[in-house]
Amino acid sequence: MKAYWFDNLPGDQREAHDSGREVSSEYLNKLGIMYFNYPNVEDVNSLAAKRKYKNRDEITISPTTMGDVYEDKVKMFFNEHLHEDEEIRYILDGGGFFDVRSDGDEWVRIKLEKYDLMIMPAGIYHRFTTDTQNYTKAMRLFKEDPKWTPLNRGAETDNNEYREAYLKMRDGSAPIPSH
Ligand SMILES: CSCCC(=O)/C(O)=C/O
Ligand SMILES: [Fe+2]
Repeated sequence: MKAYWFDNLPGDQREAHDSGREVSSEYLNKLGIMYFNYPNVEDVNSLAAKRKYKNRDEITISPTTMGDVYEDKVKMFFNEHLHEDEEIRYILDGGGFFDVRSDGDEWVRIKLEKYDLMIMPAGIYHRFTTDTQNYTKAMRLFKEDPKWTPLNRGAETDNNEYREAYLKMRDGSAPIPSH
């Protein structure tokens, strides 16, 4: 894992876009993001059990597995969105970038590689892209039924209760609710 400020320069989203300014794990923690490196899947199983995650699936994002829809999927994941659930992703192979919004609404780019596991809080604005390998194999963990519900950023999400709870958590006035 490596985290840095996105350079905001034009160009393919799959390029590194590394401004050269690193972002610390402490700052990621303040945004509510947790990160682990787990070469042993037993550690993932323990984390899932501890957090009461009952379900999981695997997704392989690549032209080989997705064919003609690959480019559309890559664009879709790159739309800025939030989820009403915590998002836990464990990289099984390949890699990719999650971009998350900072307190000042700037993009922080988080580069994930094999065995990286990241937990993002409900309500944080973010987006995802494969990197120039065009290959991400990831495990997605779910508390209940496997479902992926992105809410694209807009007037509605700004008033979303999970967004508001996230912002309260950021200013220290409340914990994030869970389903
Ligand atoms: C690497 S898993 C696919 C992307 C995804 O699930 C997500 O929520 C992106 O924001
Ligand atoms: Fe997401």
